[in-house]
Amino acid sequence: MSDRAFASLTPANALARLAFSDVYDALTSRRQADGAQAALRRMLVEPEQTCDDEIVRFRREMERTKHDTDGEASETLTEPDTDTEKQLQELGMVWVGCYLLVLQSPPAEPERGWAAGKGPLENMPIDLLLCTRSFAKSHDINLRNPHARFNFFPESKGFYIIGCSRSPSAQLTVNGDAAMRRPYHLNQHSMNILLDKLEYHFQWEEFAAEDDFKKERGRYVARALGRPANIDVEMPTPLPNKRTMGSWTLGDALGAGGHGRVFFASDQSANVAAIKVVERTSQNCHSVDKEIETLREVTNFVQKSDDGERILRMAEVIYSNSKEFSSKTAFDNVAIVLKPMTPQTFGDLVGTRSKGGCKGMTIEAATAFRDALLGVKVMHDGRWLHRDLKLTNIGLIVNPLRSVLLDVGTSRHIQAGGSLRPEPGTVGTIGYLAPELELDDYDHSIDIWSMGIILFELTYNYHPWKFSINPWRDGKDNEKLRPSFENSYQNTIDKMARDYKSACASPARGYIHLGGLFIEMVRYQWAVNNHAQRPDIDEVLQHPAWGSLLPESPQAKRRRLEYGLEDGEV
Ligand SMILES: Nc1ncnc2c1ncn2[C@@H]1O[C@H](COP(=O)(O)OP(=O)(O)OP(=O)(O)O)[C@@H](O)[C@H]1O
Repeated sequence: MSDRAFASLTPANALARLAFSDVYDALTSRRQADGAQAALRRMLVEPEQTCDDEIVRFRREMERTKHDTDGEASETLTEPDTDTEKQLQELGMVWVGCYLLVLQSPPAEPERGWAAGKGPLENMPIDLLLCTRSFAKSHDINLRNPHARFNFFPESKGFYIIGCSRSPSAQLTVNGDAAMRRPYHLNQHSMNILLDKLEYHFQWEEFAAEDDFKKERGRYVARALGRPANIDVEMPTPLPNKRTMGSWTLGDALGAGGHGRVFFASDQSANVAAIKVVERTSQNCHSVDKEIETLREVTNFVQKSDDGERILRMAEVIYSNSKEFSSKTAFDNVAIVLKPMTPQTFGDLVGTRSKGGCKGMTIEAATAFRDALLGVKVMHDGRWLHRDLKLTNIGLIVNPLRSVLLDVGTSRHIQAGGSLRPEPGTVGTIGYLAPELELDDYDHSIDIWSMGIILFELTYNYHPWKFSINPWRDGKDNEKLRPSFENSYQNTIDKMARDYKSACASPARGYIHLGGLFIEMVRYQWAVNNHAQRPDIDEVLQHPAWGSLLPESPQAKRRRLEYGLEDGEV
């Protein structure tokens, strides 16, 4: 059973260890068929008793207090004679072990979770028996039956503990925080839990990092708690190396960019976020501050305009030193808390889930792509340019499907009909840069170009043209690449036109070819500086290539209903 345990609870202070040993003695002396035997099976105990020095000291202290209160002299116990010492050593012998949490051995009431507390009781099953009633009485421990419960959150499947007594004197703390009234998310590999005077180490076990655990947990949660309608994020198992920033505990890295690394993070209420950790030095503090300022402005804007939550928001900024950057400080780690955290990006969509080649892209990929375009529409309608759209900067939430524009810290706001001056090398990612971006004034149309490249990658699973430097930047080496770019560009357009034509003539079930749209999105004619002829975002969203994915216009719907046709019949 122990190798299937996903977590353990180990008595940490002398009183909890003594209580554990006492429970074990009490349970092993009962009849085999007793209901409390289930509690015994959740205890992993060493085969032989061990002498615990702290318990020797603890007992000695108890003896001393007893002698003091009985009015006897205590000096004899400060300098114990050998006989007393030997007796005390014997009193220090205890059963050593821990409690195990195993999904195959579910709690007596799965919908309520594993009960931990005082017992045993005939009518109240306690899954994790922490101390007997007589022990609690003799050591003045205010433990309830049950005192706390452990269970999974039905949506995120994170694991929590919650106090379950209404009594104000019942105490439960996790890592020093009170946890009596609200579920406390156990989001660190090892955490300290105090139930009145009894202290424990809660720890995630190796099995919890395995896929088998995640599958078992999924089945267990569905059976015990029902299937929630929406599951945005499944809580990952906490990592052994703990890193916290503010109230957040960091998990695995989600991605890395030129400016920092982005990590999964969760807090004690099981909220999740992506945290970008940036090293702020005297050299880069202006650009870091600018990114944070932009994130703040974009967040203010999207809070008013982005009902569909398709654009990343900044929830808070945590400075490890202080906001004011002192030149004396060598560096400062700044944590930018971003929401939502998206478990995947379009980078994960590319491949079997998107690629149909000449058939087009899968309907799933096209739906996600269209959703991302709706995010771009929100930005463009508010006169914001994203400026760094690429596969890894579009997050994906699968259930229900939603695309989220990430990395909005380099976005810029422009005036109506206005444009931005090029600043080569400061914004965007080579491969997604529109030809005008580093050469001439540019506007929203650069995002349409980047989305065109993404469209191509979702269809064919490779980039249409790859160069290590931007051919469309001033400079001899850059300019030398332009004929090669022109060549790849023309081949790509020809291929798209061919495939689009044949996909329209005989569409493949489950796929949609958006080649006609691509050709317009990446239109350019550098010679006459005519890049503005790309469609705007509304035209992109209404392009006929979308076919049945295009929302029905009110007129078309009226016409369809007049003729009594089914949804989708023309
Ligand atoms: N909210 C989020 N949820 C999930 N993943 C994220 C989130 N935010 C960022 N990421 C991942 O982390 C990567 C790097 O983040 P970000 O783009 O903000 O950093 P950057 O330093 O600006 O990167 P780049 O140099 O690529 O522009 C993203 O491309 C994305 O894959």
